[in-house]
Amino acid sequence: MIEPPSRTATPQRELEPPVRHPDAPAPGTVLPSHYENCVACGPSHPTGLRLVSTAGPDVTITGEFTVTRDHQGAPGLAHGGVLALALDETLGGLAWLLRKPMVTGRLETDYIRHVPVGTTLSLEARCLGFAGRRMYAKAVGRLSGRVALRASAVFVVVPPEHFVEHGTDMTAENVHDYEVNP
Ligand SMILES: CCCCCCCCCCCCCCCC(=O)SCCNC(=O)CCNC(=O)[C@H](O)C(C)(C)COP(=O)(O)OP(=O)(O)OC[C@H]1O[C@@H](n2cnc3c(N)ncnc32)[C@H](O)[C@@H]1OP(=O)(O)O
Repeated sequence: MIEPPSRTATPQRELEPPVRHPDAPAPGTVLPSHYENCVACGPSHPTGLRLVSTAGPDVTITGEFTVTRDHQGAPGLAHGGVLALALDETLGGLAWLLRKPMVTGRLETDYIRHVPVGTTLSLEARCLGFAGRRMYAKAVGRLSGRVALRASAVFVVVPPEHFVEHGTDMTAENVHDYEVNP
């Protein structure tokens, strides 16, 4: 089946430039976990990545996570799906700067170098812009400065009610906490 071009993570037309929200956390601010049980950033998740993200300048995010034995695919090496998770979370962190709830629609990942247990991956995500509800972004993961991963993604802006309707524990009242008290 041929995919519609609108699904690829390569923009098919000129994008509206991203605008950093006036209430976005200042560059250098360490972002809180958006959900304590999140497998990527949650401090309460027993085997999660504990990924820590920081607001960057413009519409950029940096992130770090240390690969442990809980994240292996082959012995001593990070699982590719776990690495995609780290990229997804860092890209998703752009929502803090845009102040728009969004979900991953598409994540295209290039695995360039293996990522051993015990190493710390440095991640960087950058918003390219918008086409309607679609947000296009790119991310890179580095090990000691050397590029190990690259990703291109499309996130789709959703109403906060998306999380009430489809998830658990979110109510019409508390879902808006993100907007007033991130
Ligand atoms: C106030 C804020 C503070 C925020 C502070 C919190 C910070 C928080 C940090 C979180 C960090 C977590 C980062 C992990 C983020 C996940 O992992 S999210 C979980 C994984 N993703 C999902 O579960 C999404 C599942 N998919 C869906 O729910 C639905 O398909 C979607 C994506 C909402 C779209 O459905 P829909 O709303 O009915 O929209 P639809 O009309 O189909 O599409 C709208 C547009 O998007 C495009 N589109 C739809 N799907 C796709 C796709 N897969 N690929 C490309 N384009 C697509 C369509 O082509 C359409 O484009 P236009 O024709 O309008 O130009």
